[in-house]
Amino acid sequence: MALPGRTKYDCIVIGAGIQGSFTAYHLAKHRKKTLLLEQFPLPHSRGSSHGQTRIIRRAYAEHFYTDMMEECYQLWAELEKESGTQLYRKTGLLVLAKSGNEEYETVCKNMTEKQIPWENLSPAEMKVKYPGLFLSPGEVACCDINGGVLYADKALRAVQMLFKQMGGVIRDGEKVMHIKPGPVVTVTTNSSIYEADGIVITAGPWAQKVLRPLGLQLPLKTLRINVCYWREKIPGKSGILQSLPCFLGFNLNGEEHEVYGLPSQEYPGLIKICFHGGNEADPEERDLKVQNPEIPDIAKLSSFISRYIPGLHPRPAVVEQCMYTNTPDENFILDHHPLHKNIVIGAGFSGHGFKLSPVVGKILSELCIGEKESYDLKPFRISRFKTPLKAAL
Ligand SMILES: Cc1cc2nc3c(=O)[nH]c(=O)nc-3n(C[C@H](O)[C@H](O)[C@H](O)COP(=O)(O)OP(=O)(O)OC[C@H]3O[C@@H](n4cnc5c(N)ncnc54)[C@H](O)[C@@H]3O)c2cc1C
Ligand SMILES: O=C(O)[C@@H]1CCCCN1
Repeated sequence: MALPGRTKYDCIVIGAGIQGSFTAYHLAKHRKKTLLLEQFPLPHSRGSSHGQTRIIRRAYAEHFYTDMMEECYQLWAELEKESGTQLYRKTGLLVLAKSGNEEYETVCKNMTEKQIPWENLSPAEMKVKYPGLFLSPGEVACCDINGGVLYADKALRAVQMLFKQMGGVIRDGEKVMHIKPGPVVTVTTNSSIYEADGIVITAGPWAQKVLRPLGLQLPLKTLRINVCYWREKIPGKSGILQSLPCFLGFNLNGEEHEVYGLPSQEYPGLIKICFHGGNEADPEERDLKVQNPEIPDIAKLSSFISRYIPGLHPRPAVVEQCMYTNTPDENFILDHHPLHKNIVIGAGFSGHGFKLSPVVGKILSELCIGEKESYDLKPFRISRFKTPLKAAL
């Protein structure tokens, strides 16, 4: 029974990015009375799930992500069917690397072992298929054939719409200010008080701010990512706009970090090519100009483009922002709060969580309602980090 004036739910999900929205969707599918809370009016572009496109791929060095992707492809297709919206476009995903790059070799080995459709591409094949993209001798390429693009904004809208159709409640523009643990958890927002048997915290780059008062200090870093779009020097000349699929470059141009790109979608005539890294920033201060950025990401991208895709102008035509929330090993956190089992945490998606969100949401919903987890969660446990509990507790 809820106290007078308070609404009681089976589950409350905090944060309506793609992870929280998919969690709420799975909970509603399980006929749980679910509330999804979001601090900003929806839709918004302050977190990590906004924008039109994300890469989907099975090409991972970690076999557990490749395994999860099998079900993700099925669930994305189901979502397309349920919402009547196209959310996936198959382009293939090119993986480019210096010959002998360890991660590249592991990705190829993993795809072979898991019988994922993929192919090696010779320099001659690359030239024919992808004019305008110039690899150097000693660099190699392969293609994850079913890799491609997810339409991110449309996907987020579709999940939230279906959640509501199943009876779920979304309250946006309501910021969670306080969480009181207990057998029934009390969640106080800036305008209401709710109760639930279990809650899931999927607060993206705000995870640390929500978890700290619950005595949990996770090793999360929030990074501001510059999302860059590039224009052809001479429109139509390089052939790159017509031919370029999604790509991921490991260790190219002497860079440890990856560079990645997606076909033209957001802005006619512009291609999205970004650096998989950025400078640390609080999500509240994302838009403040950094004086001396530690990582000169845009300069690195300009140098990459001059060398590998010289048909593009080496200065970005559009720069937007998005946030990463990174763990030290770049694997996600999917676990219970160590002291409060009915508080579940999904965090640290480290710049690669969108494609995996259908299964992440399923796992978080299982943790919340105490069902057996569909996957081995060892890589995602909080216990892999040292001293996550604050001494104050
Ligand atoms: C530039 C960029 C490129 C990427 N590329 C890819 C890619 O190609 N493929 C891929 O798979 N993934 C990619 N990702 C990663 C993917 O987008 C993220 O992993 C994913 O969006 C994370 O979702 P989230 O729900 O955890 O976070 P968010 O989308 O940030 O959602 C968290 C939500 O919680 C809300 N919130 C926080 N605190 C509170 C509170 N106190 N009360 C109420 N609400 C609160 C926030 O407002 C926010 O809406 C990329 C990310 C970026 C930034
Ligand atoms: O999740 C992905 O597939 C990409 C890889 C490159 C960085 C951004 N995310």
